[in-house]
Amino acid sequence: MSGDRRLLNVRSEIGKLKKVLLHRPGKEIENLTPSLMDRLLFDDIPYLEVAREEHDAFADIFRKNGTEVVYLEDLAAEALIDDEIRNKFIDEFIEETKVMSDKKKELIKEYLLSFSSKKEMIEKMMAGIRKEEVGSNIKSSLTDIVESNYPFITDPMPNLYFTRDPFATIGSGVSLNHMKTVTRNRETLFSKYIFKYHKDFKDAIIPFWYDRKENASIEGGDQLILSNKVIAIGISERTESAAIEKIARRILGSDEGFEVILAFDIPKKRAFMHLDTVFTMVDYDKFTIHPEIEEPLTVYSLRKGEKPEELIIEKETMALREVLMKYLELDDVRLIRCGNGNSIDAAREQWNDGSNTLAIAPGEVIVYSRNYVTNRLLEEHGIKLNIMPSSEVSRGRGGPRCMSMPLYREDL
Ligand SMILES: NC(=[NH2+])NCCC[C@H](N)C(=O)O
Repeated sequence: MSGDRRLLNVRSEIGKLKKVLLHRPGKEIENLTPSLMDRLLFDDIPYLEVAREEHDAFADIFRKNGTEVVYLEDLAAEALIDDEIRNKFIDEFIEETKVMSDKKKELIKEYLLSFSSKKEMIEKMMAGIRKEEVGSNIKSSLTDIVESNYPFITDPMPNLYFTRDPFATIGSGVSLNHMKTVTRNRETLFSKYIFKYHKDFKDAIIPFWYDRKENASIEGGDQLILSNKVIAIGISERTESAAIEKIARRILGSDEGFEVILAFDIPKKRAFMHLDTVFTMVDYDKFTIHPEIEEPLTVYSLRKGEKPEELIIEKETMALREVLMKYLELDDVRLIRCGNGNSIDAAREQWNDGSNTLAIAPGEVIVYSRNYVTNRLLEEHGIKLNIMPSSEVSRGRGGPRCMSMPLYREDL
């Protein structure tokens, strides 16, 4: 597929989904403990066996609808095409853990190289390495002795099943994100190797809109492609305006055809973590929203100026509905309120990602079963629902959009 510019193609939130990237929850979930939850961004510990069943049901919905499903763990293993790349990958992985002592680094490397299957090695990296797995008696540095109660040599990465966030497909390019937290930034290493070395991508011309080593943070849950001209990005708990400015210069300066980037200033709090936790697109003119963002919002529009690299930035305070009508050039827009306007139902279903739907075609979405009030309302608005079980996967605070990264959508 050398030089194929259409290898990746996402120019909307709703175009028929042809290929999607998922990660099946793994042992990393079983390495969560109450004292780690806060730092690792979880509110509870999902029951892995059931979480996997729910996730498999999610994957089946895609397959039944003609969407090819690929898994992060498979692509990452396939990207390690030879010993040199595998070595490099392991070194970089270890470099990004907190391990200080050279002796320990050597032992971790030896341990990882002992896996004969690359996929098992990748899964171990994702799951985290418990102390007893590698030279538990090593006390070669002061930190080892001081931190001797800490149970892990390398931390688990329980958020990996939220494939939405570490990178985002935008047009035919990739925003390899710099995540706000250390724990999630480690996840982006897998994507880096996939796009650099996997046979499907390595010879393709893929524009990179952002890099994981840049200093301002931006996460995929904040990056929404409203149309082939308009991209919305949340200025949120996770995404900084400096990152939006950088990415805007690159995308608007390219030949991808995007004309405006709208930066939505949303509250910086956990329930609003990313723009897609309060707002997702379900059809050409229909959106699910958390009622709290209906009030006038501050929105910055970024357009390309005359000179190269120049940006024209305009600040507006407008109701969400008006913003959408104006920039998507629609006569009307329907905002479907999570919890149907009842403040208790809205807060509860919002917490369980009631507004985080994933469109697999215009007017057809995947939703969590537990958000039945919002789901009923979506149906009343003529939206076709694919309902997935959701008791365990929802405990990580992400819904169907967070758990998926589209690689290819048909153009509208
Ligand atoms: N796109 C999203 N809304 N992702 C949700 C990610 C949830 C995850 N626990 C985190 O805090 O990062």
